[in-house]
Amino acid sequence: MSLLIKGGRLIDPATKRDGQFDVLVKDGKVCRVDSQIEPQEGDQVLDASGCYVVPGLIDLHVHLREPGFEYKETIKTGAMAAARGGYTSICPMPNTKPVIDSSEMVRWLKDKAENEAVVNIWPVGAVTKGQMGKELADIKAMAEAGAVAISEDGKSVMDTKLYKEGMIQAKEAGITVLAHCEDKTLVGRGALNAGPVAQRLGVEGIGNDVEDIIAARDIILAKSTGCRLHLCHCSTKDSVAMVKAARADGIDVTAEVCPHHFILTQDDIPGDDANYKMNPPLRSREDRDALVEGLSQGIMEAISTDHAPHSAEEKSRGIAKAPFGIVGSETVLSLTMTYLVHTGKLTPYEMVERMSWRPAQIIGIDRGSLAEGKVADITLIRPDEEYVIHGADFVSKGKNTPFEGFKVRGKVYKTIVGGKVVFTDDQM
Ligand SMILES: NC(=O)N[C@@H](CC(=O)O)C(=O)O
Ligand SMILES: [Zn+2]
Repeated sequence: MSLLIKGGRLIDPATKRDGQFDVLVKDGKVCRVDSQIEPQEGDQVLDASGCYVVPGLIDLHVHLREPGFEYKETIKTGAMAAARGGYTSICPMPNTKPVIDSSEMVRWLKDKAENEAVVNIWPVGAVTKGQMGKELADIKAMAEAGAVAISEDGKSVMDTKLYKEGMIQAKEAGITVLAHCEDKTLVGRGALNAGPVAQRLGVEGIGNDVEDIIAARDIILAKSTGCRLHLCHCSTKDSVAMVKAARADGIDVTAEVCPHHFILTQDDIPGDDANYKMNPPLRSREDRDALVEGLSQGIMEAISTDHAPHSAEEKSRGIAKAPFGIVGSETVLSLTMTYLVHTGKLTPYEMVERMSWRPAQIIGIDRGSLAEGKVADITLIRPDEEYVIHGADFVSKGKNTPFEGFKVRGKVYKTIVGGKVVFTDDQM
Protein backbone atom coordinates (compact mmCIF):
# COMPACT_ATOMS: atom_id res chain seq x y z
CA MET A 1 0.00 0.00 0.00
CA SER A 2 1.43 3.34 -0.99
CA LEU A 3 -0.06 6.78 -0.69
CA LEU A 4 1.28 9.83 -2.50
CA ILE A 5 0.30 13.16 -0.96
CA LYS A 6 0.79 15.65 -3.75
CA GLY A 7 0.94 19.40 -4.09
CA GLY A 8 0.60 20.51 -0.49
CA ARG A 9 2.59 22.94 1.63
CA LEU A 10 4.67 20.69 3.86
CA ILE A 11 5.37 22.25 7.25
CA ASP A 12 7.71 20.07 9.28
CA PRO A 13 9.79 21.72 12.03
CA ALA A 14 11.71 18.47 12.65
CA THR A 15 13.33 18.69 9.22
CA LYS A 16 12.94 22.49 9.03
CA ARG A 17 10.94 22.14 5.83
CA ASP A 18 8.29 24.67 4.92
CA GLY A 19 7.33 24.68 1.27
CA GLN A 20 5.92 22.75 -1.64
CA PHE A 21 6.77 19.06 -1.17
CA ASP A 22 5.20 15.75 -2.12
CA VAL A 23 5.17 12.99 0.49
CA LEU A 24 5.24 9.30 -0.41
CA VAL A 25 3.98 6.94 2.28
CA LYS A 26 4.74 3.21 2.07
CA ASP A 27 3.92 0.50 4.61
CA GLY A 28 2.85 3.07 7.16
CA LYS A 29 6.09 5.05 7.01
CA VAL A 30 7.25 8.23 5.32
CA CYS A 31 9.23 6.79 2.43
CA ARG A 32 10.23 9.86 0.45
CA VAL A 33 9.82 13.65 0.63
CA ASP A 34 10.65 15.62 -2.48
CA SER A 35 9.65 18.72 -4.37
CA GLN A 36 8.12 16.58 -7.11
CA ILE A 37 7.35 12.86 -6.91
CA GLU A 38 5.80 11.17 -9.94
CA PRO A 39 3.11 8.60 -9.09
CA GLN A 40 4.04 5.01 -9.76
CA GLU A 41 1.61 2.27 -10.62
CA GLY A 42 -0.34 1.27 -7.54
CA ASP A 43 0.16 4.57 -5.72
CA GLN A 44 -3.00 6.06 -4.34
CA VAL A 45 -2.72 9.79 -5.04
CA LEU A 46 -4.10 12.32 -2.58
CA ASP A 47 -4.45 15.85 -3.95
CA ALA A 48 -3.27 18.20 -1.20
CA SER A 49 -3.14 21.39 -3.22
CA GLY A 50 -4.10 24.36 -1.07
CA CYS A 51 -3.51 22.30 2.08
CA TYR A 52 -0.95 22.34 4.83
CA VAL A 53 0.61 18.91 5.21
CA VAL A 54 1.93 18.62 8.76
CA PRO A 55 3.12 15.95 11.20
CA GLY A 56 0.04 14.57 13.00
CA LEU A 57 -1.04 16.79 15.88
CA ILE A 58 -0.25 15.61 19.42
CA ASP A 59 -2.51 16.46 22.36
CA LEU A 60 -0.76 16.33 25.72
CA HIS A 61 -3.98 16.66 27.71
CA VAL A 62 -7.28 14.84 27.15
CA HIS A 63 -9.84 13.02 29.29
CA LEU A 64 -11.19 9.81 27.78
CA ARG A 65 -13.27 8.97 30.88
CA GLU A 66 -12.87 5.21 30.45
CA PRO A 67 -12.98 3.25 32.69
CA GLY A 68 -15.74 4.48 34.94
CA PHE A 69 -17.45 7.36 33.18
CA GLU A 70 -18.33 5.87 29.80
CA TYR A 71 -21.49 7.98 29.65
CA LYS A 72 -19.23 11.06 29.23
CA GLU A 73 -16.75 9.57 26.72
CA THR A 74 -15.03 6.31 25.85
CA ILE A 75 -11.59 5.49 24.50
CA LYS A 76 -13.27 4.89 21.16
CA THR A 77 -15.33 8.11 20.97
CA GLY A 78 -12.57 10.26 22.45
CA ALA A 79 -10.12 8.93 19.87
CA MET A 80 -12.61 9.61 17.06
CA ALA A 81 -13.05 13.16 18.32
CA ALA A 82 -9.28 13.57 18.40
CA ALA A 83 -8.95 12.29 14.82
CA ARG A 84 -11.63 14.76 13.71
CA GLY A 85 -9.57 17.45 15.39
CA GLY A 86 -6.44 16.52 13.42
CA TYR A 87 -4.79 14.57 16.24
CA THR A 88 -2.88 11.38 15.61
CA SER A 89 -1.61 11.04 19.19
CA ILE A 90 -3.22 11.86 22.52
CA CYS A 91 -2.31 11.57 26.19
CA PRO A 92 -5.28 10.60 28.35
CA MET A 93 -5.15 11.76 31.95
CA PRO A 94 -5.41 9.10 34.65
CA ASN A 95 -8.40 10.53 36.58
CA THR A 96 -10.69 7.67 35.65
CA LYS A 97 -12.43 5.13 37.94
CA PRO A 98 -10.41 3.16 38.78
CA VAL A 99 -7.49 5.55 38.41
CA ILE A 100 -4.67 4.61 35.99
CA ASP A 101 -2.17 4.09 38.80
CA SER A 102 -0.51 0.72 38.16
CA SER A 103 1.33 -1.15 35.43
CA GLU A 104 -1.75 -3.38 35.05
CA MET A 105 -3.99 -0.38 34.39
CA VAL A 106 -1.47 1.12 31.95
CA ARG A 107 -1.39 -2.19 30.07
CA TRP A 108 -5.18 -2.45 30.14
CA LEU A 109 -5.45 1.02 28.61
CA LYS A 110 -2.87 0.27 25.93
CA ASP A 111 -4.56 -2.99 24.96
CA LYS A 112 -8.00 -1.44 24.80
CA ALA A 113 -6.69 1.50 22.78
CA GLU A 114 -4.95 -0.88 20.39
CA ASN A 115 -8.33 -2.43 19.57
CA GLU A 116 -10.66 0.55 19.79
CA ALA A 117 -8.84 3.83 19.19
CA VAL A 118 -8.20 5.25 15.73
CA VAL A 119 -5.32 7.38 17.04
CA ASN A 120 -2.23 6.57 19.11
CA ILE A 121 -2.82 6.59 22.85
CA TRP A 122 0.13 7.43 25.12
CA PRO A 123 -0.83 6.57 28.69
CA VAL A 124 -0.20 8.87 31.63
CA GLY A 125 -0.03 7.27 35.08
CA ALA A 126 -1.12 8.87 38.33
CA VAL A 127 1.50 10.14 40.77
CA THR A 128 -0.20 8.59 43.81
CA LYS A 129 -2.32 5.49 44.30
CA GLY A 130 -5.95 6.27 43.57
CA GLN A 131 -4.93 9.94 43.26
CA MET A 132 -5.38 10.02 47.02
CA GLY A 133 -2.16 11.96 47.63
CA LYS A 134 -1.03 9.54 50.34
CA GLU A 135 1.21 6.92 48.74
CA LEU A 136 3.20 6.97 45.50
CA ALA A 137 2.05 4.77 42.63
CA ASP A 138 4.65 2.35 41.23
CA ILE A 139 6.10 4.90 38.84
CA LYS A 140 8.90 2.71 37.53
CA ALA A 141 6.53 -0.17 36.74
CA MET A 142 4.07 2.17 34.97
CA ALA A 143 6.91 3.60 32.88
CA GLU A 144 8.04 0.08 31.95
CA ALA A 145 4.46 -0.75 30.97
CA GLY A 146 4.38 2.23 28.60
CA ALA A 147 3.35 5.32 30.56
CA VAL A 148 5.06 8.33 28.96
CA ALA A 149 4.44 10.61 31.92
CA ILE A 150 2.90 10.86 35.36
CA SER A 151 0.29 13.38 36.44
CA GLU A 152 -2.14 13.87 39.29
CA ASP A 153 -4.38 15.80 36.90
CA GLY A 154 -7.59 17.13 38.35
CA LYS A 155 -5.66 18.12 41.46
CA SER A 156 -2.13 18.65 42.77
CA VAL A 157 -0.22 16.41 45.17
CA MET A 158 -0.29 18.73 48.17
CA ASP A 159 2.25 16.72 50.20
CA THR A 160 5.42 18.35 48.87
CA LYS A 161 7.78 15.71 50.27
CA LEU A 162 5.81 12.90 48.63
CA TYR A 163 5.62 14.78 45.35
CA LYS A 164 9.35 15.45 45.39
CA GLU A 165 9.99 11.72 45.80
CA GLY A 166 7.63 11.09 42.85
CA MET A 167 9.60 13.53 40.74
CA ILE A 168 12.85 11.77 41.61
CA GLN A 169 11.33 8.46 40.58
CA ALA A 170 9.98 9.94 37.34
CA LYS A 171 13.44 11.23 36.54
CA GLU A 172 14.95 7.81 37.24
CA ALA A 173 12.32 6.19 35.02
CA GLY A 174 13.01 8.74 32.28
CA ILE A 175 9.48 10.11 32.08
CA THR A 176 7.95 13.58 32.29
CA VAL A 177 5.86 15.04 35.12
CA LEU A 178 2.70 16.79 33.84
CA ALA A 179 1.62 19.25 36.50
CA HIS A 180 -1.94 20.38 37.19
CA CYS A 181 -1.25 23.38 39.43
CA GLU A 182 -3.94 24.03 42.03
CA ASP A 183 -3.49 24.67 45.73
CA LYS A 184 -6.27 22.64 47.30
CA THR A 185 -6.08 24.54 50.58
CA LEU A 186 -6.83 27.83 48.79
CA VAL A 187 -9.41 26.91 46.20
CA GLY A 188 -12.41 26.23 48.47
CA ARG A 189 -15.65 26.01 46.50
CA GLY A 190 -14.36 28.38 43.84
CA ALA A 191 -16.11 27.99 40.50
CA LEU A 192 -14.97 30.97 38.40
CA ASN A 193 -12.03 33.38 38.43
CA ALA A 194 -12.01 35.52 41.56
CA GLY A 195 -13.37 38.88 40.43
CA PRO A 196 -16.43 40.83 39.40
CA VAL A 197 -18.01 38.10 37.28
CA ALA A 198 -17.89 35.48 40.05
CA GLN A 199 -19.29 38.12 42.39
CA ARG A 200 -22.11 39.05 40.05
CA LEU A 201 -23.06 35.39 39.61
CA GLY A 202 -22.79 34.75 43.33
CA VAL A 203 -20.17 31.98 43.21
CA GLU A 204 -16.85 31.70 45.04
CA GLY A 205 -13.76 32.84 43.21
CA ILE A 206 -10.52 31.05 42.27
CA GLY A 207 -7.60 33.47 42.59
CA ASN A 208 -4.52 33.41 40.39
CA ASP A 209 -2.58 32.47 43.52
CA VAL A 210 -4.26 29.03 43.48
CA GLU A 211 -2.30 28.23 40.30
CA ASP A 212 0.77 30.38 40.84
CA ILE A 213 1.76 28.93 44.20
CA ILE A 214 1.90 25.37 42.92
CA ALA A 215 3.53 26.39 39.61
CA ALA A 216 6.26 28.08 41.66
CA ARG A 217 6.64 25.08 43.95
CA ASP A 218 6.81 22.64 41.07
CA ILE A 219 9.42 24.69 39.23
CA ILE A 220 11.52 24.85 42.39
CA LEU A 221 11.20 21.06 42.74
CA ALA A 222 12.14 20.56 39.09
CA LYS A 223 15.27 22.54 39.85
CA SER A 224 16.18 20.55 42.95
CA THR A 225 15.32 17.11 41.49
CA GLY A 226 16.33 17.71 37.85
CA CYS A 227 13.11 16.07 36.68
CA ARG A 228 11.51 16.99 33.34
CA LEU A 229 8.51 19.16 34.27
CA HIS A 230 5.63 20.28 32.08
CA LEU A 231 2.92 22.64 33.34
CA CYS A 232 -0.59 21.76 32.14
CA HIS A 233 -3.29 24.20 31.01
CA CYS A 234 -1.64 27.43 32.25
CA SER A 235 -4.05 30.29 32.84
CA THR A 236 -2.20 33.13 34.58
CA LYS A 237 0.27 35.80 33.54
CA ASP A 238 2.57 34.85 36.38
CA SER A 239 2.74 31.25 35.13
CA VAL A 240 4.18 32.69 31.92
CA ALA A 241 6.61 34.90 33.84
CA MET A 242 7.75 31.99 36.01
CA VAL A 243 8.29 29.65 33.06
CA LYS A 244 10.32 32.36 31.37
CA ALA A 245 12.47 32.93 34.46
CA ALA A 246 12.90 29.20 35.08
CA ARG A 247 14.12 28.56 31.57
CA ALA A 248 16.55 31.47 31.82
CA ASP A 249 17.83 29.68 34.92
CA GLY A 250 18.35 26.48 32.90
CA ILE A 251 15.51 24.54 34.55
CA ASP A 252 13.95 21.79 32.40
CA VAL A 253 10.40 23.13 32.36
CA THR A 254 7.89 23.51 29.53
CA ALA A 255 4.28 24.65 29.52
CA GLU A 256 1.07 24.45 27.55
CA VAL A 257 -1.92 26.72 26.96
CA CYS A 258 -5.44 25.70 25.88
CA PRO A 259 -7.56 27.63 23.33
CA HIS A 260 -10.16 28.75 25.87
CA HIS A 261 -7.44 30.44 27.93
CA PHE A 262 -5.78 32.18 24.98
CA ILE A 263 -9.10 33.31 23.44
CA LEU A 264 -11.69 33.92 26.17
CA THR A 265 -11.75 35.89 29.42
CA GLN A 266 -14.15 36.01 32.35
CA ASP A 267 -15.89 38.90 30.58
CA ASP A 268 -17.11 36.46 27.91
CA ILE A 269 -19.19 34.53 30.44
CA PRO A 270 -22.75 35.44 29.46
CA GLY A 271 -24.47 34.32 32.66
CA ASP A 272 -25.04 31.12 34.60
CA ASP A 273 -23.84 28.81 31.82
CA ALA A 274 -21.58 25.92 32.87
CA ASN A 275 -20.09 25.65 29.38
CA TYR A 276 -17.84 28.45 30.66
CA LYS A 277 -16.81 26.52 33.74
CA MET A 278 -13.47 24.76 33.57
CA ASN A 279 -10.42 24.31 35.74
CA PRO A 280 -8.40 26.50 35.73
CA PRO A 281 -11.05 29.14 35.04
CA LEU A 282 -11.24 31.84 32.37
CA ARG A 283 -9.15 34.68 33.76
CA SER A 284 -8.74 38.41 33.14
CA ARG A 285 -7.86 40.13 29.89
CA GLU A 286 -4.37 40.77 31.25
CA ASP A 287 -3.82 37.06 31.83
CA ARG A 288 -5.22 36.12 28.42
CA ASP A 289 -2.97 38.64 26.67
CA ALA A 290 0.08 37.36 28.55
CA LEU A 291 -0.71 33.79 27.47
CA VAL A 292 -0.97 34.88 23.82
CA GLU A 293 2.31 36.75 24.16
CA GLY A 294 3.90 33.72 25.84
CA LEU A 295 2.82 31.47 22.97
CA SER A 296 3.97 34.00 20.44
CA GLN A 297 7.41 34.34 22.00
CA GLY A 298 7.85 30.59 22.41
CA ILE A 299 7.89 30.69 26.21
CA MET A 300 4.76 28.57 26.19
CA GLU A 301 5.77 25.81 23.81
CA ALA A 302 2.66 23.68 23.51
CA ILE A 303 -1.04 24.02 22.77
CA SER A 304 -3.24 21.32 24.28
CA THR A 305 -7.00 20.93 24.56
CA ASP A 306 -7.79 19.70 28.11
CA HIS A 307 -10.69 17.97 26.34
CA ALA A 308 -12.97 17.32 29.34
CA PRO A 309 -16.36 15.94 28.22
CA HIS A 310 -19.35 15.84 30.54
CA SER A 311 -22.99 14.94 29.93
CA ALA A 312 -25.57 17.57 28.98
CA GLU A 313 -27.41 16.88 32.22
CA GLU A 314 -24.27 17.49 34.32
CA LYS A 315 -23.55 20.73 32.51
CA SER A 316 -27.14 21.95 32.93
CA ARG A 317 -26.74 22.19 36.71
CA GLY A 318 -25.49 25.77 36.60
CA ILE A 319 -22.04 27.20 37.31
CA ALA A 320 -22.04 26.56 41.05
CA LYS A 321 -22.94 22.86 40.78
CA ALA A 322 -21.80 21.57 37.36
CA PRO A 323 -18.46 19.75 37.05
CA PHE A 324 -15.44 21.62 35.66
CA GLY A 325 -14.45 21.03 32.05
CA ILE A 326 -15.19 21.69 28.39
CA VAL A 327 -14.56 19.68 25.25
CA GLY A 328 -11.79 20.79 22.91
CA SER A 329 -10.50 18.09 20.57
CA GLU A 330 -12.66 19.03 17.60
CA THR A 331 -12.22 22.80 17.71
CA VAL A 332 -8.59 23.43 18.69
CA LEU A 333 -7.07 23.58 15.22
CA SER A 334 -9.69 25.94 13.84
CA LEU A 335 -9.50 28.14 16.93
CA THR A 336 -5.71 28.26 16.86
CA MET A 337 -5.72 29.13 13.16
CA THR A 338 -8.38 31.81 13.63
CA TYR A 339 -7.06 33.49 16.77
CA LEU A 340 -3.29 32.98 16.53
CA VAL A 341 -2.30 32.23 12.92
CA HIS A 342 -4.64 34.41 10.90
CA THR A 343 -3.98 37.24 13.36
CA GLY A 344 -0.21 36.95 12.94
CA LYS A 345 0.56 35.88 16.53
CA LEU A 346 1.98 32.56 15.30
CA THR A 347 3.28 31.57 11.89
CA PRO A 348 1.91 28.30 10.49
CA TYR A 349 5.35 26.80 11.20
CA GLU A 350 5.20 27.90 14.85
CA MET A 351 1.70 26.48 15.14
CA VAL A 352 3.04 23.08 14.04
CA GLU A 353 5.86 23.39 16.57
CA ARG A 354 3.35 24.07 19.36
CA MET A 355 0.89 21.37 18.31
CA SER A 356 3.11 18.50 17.19
CA TRP A 357 6.89 18.79 17.23
CA ARG A 358 7.38 20.17 20.75
CA PRO A 359 4.65 18.00 22.33
CA ALA A 360 6.45 14.93 20.94
CA GLN A 361 9.69 16.06 22.54
CA ILE A 362 8.03 17.01 25.83
CA ILE A 363 6.92 13.39 26.38
CA GLY A 364 9.84 11.88 24.48
CA ILE A 365 8.01 10.00 21.72
CA ASP A 366 9.32 9.36 18.23
CA ARG A 367 6.55 11.34 16.51
CA GLY A 368 5.97 14.89 15.34
CA SER A 369 8.36 14.51 12.41
CA LEU A 370 7.88 13.79 8.72
CA ALA A 371 11.50 12.85 8.05
CA GLU A 372 12.01 9.83 5.78
CA GLY A 373 11.60 6.62 7.77
CA LYS A 374 9.27 8.06 10.41
CA VAL A 375 5.78 6.70 11.14
CA ALA A 376 3.33 8.31 8.70
CA ASP A 377 1.14 10.19 11.16
CA ILE A 378 0.05 13.15 9.06
CA THR A 379 -2.60 15.88 9.23
CA LEU A 380 -3.93 17.80 6.24
CA ILE A 381 -5.35 21.26 6.93
CA ARG A 382 -7.35 23.62 4.74
CA PRO A 383 -6.09 26.93 6.10
CA ASP A 384 -8.76 29.20 4.67
CA GLU A 385 -11.91 27.15 4.93
CA GLU A 386 -14.54 28.90 7.02
CA TYR A 387 -17.33 27.34 9.02
CA VAL A 388 -19.37 27.82 12.17
CA ILE A 389 -18.74 25.65 15.25
CA HIS A 390 -21.74 23.62 16.39
CA GLY A 391 -21.54 21.22 19.32
CA ALA A 392 -24.17 19.07 17.63
CA ASP A 393 -21.60 18.21 14.92
CA PHE A 394 -19.09 16.77 17.40
CA VAL A 395 -18.40 13.04 17.36
CA SER A 396 -17.34 13.30 21.01
CA LYS A 397 -20.07 12.34 23.46
CA GLY A 398 -19.44 15.71 25.07
CA LYS A 399 -21.04 18.77 23.48
CA ASN A 400 -20.01 21.16 26.25
CA THR A 401 -18.28 23.96 24.40
CA PRO A 402 -18.18 27.72 25.00
CA PHE A 403 -17.43 28.19 21.30
CA GLU A 404 -20.92 27.39 20.00
CA GLY A 405 -21.70 29.63 17.03
CA PHE A 406 -18.14 30.88 16.62
CA LYS A 407 -17.18 31.53 13.02
CA VAL A 408 -13.71 30.14 12.38
CA ARG A 409 -11.22 29.92 9.51
CA GLY A 410 -9.01 26.87 9.02
CA LYS A 411 -10.20 23.28 9.13
CA VAL A 412 -8.84 19.77 9.39
CA TYR A 413 -9.21 18.01 6.04
CA LYS A 414 -7.68 14.59 6.69
CA THR A 415 -6.04 12.74 9.55
CA ILE A 416 -3.68 9.90 8.69
CA VAL A 417 -2.40 7.47 11.33
CA GLY A 418 0.36 5.05 10.36
CA GLY A 419 -0.36 5.68 6.69
CA LYS A 420 -4.10 5.01 7.05
CA VAL A 421 -6.71 7.74 6.64
CA VAL A 422 -8.77 7.70 9.86
CA PHE A 423 -10.70 10.91 9.32
CA THR A 424 -11.83 12.82 6.22
CA ASP A 425 -13.86 15.99 6.26
CA ASP A 426 -16.58 15.28 3.74
CA GLN A 427 -18.61 18.39 4.49
CA MET A 428 -17.13 20.18 1.50
N1 LIG B 1 -10.05 20.74 33.32
C1 LIG B 1 -11.22 20.51 33.85
O1 LIG B 1 -12.00 21.45 34.00
N2 LIG B 1 -11.60 19.27 34.21
C2 LIG B 1 -10.84 18.08 34.10
C3 LIG B 1 -9.75 17.97 35.12
C4 LIG B 1 -8.50 18.73 34.78
O2 LIG B 1 -7.97 18.65 33.67
O3 LIG B 1 -7.98 19.41 35.65
C5 LIG B 1 -11.79 16.92 34.18
O4 LIG B 1 -11.37 15.78 34.42
O5 LIG B 1 -12.99 17.12 33.94
ZN1 LIG C 1 -5.98 19.52 35.01
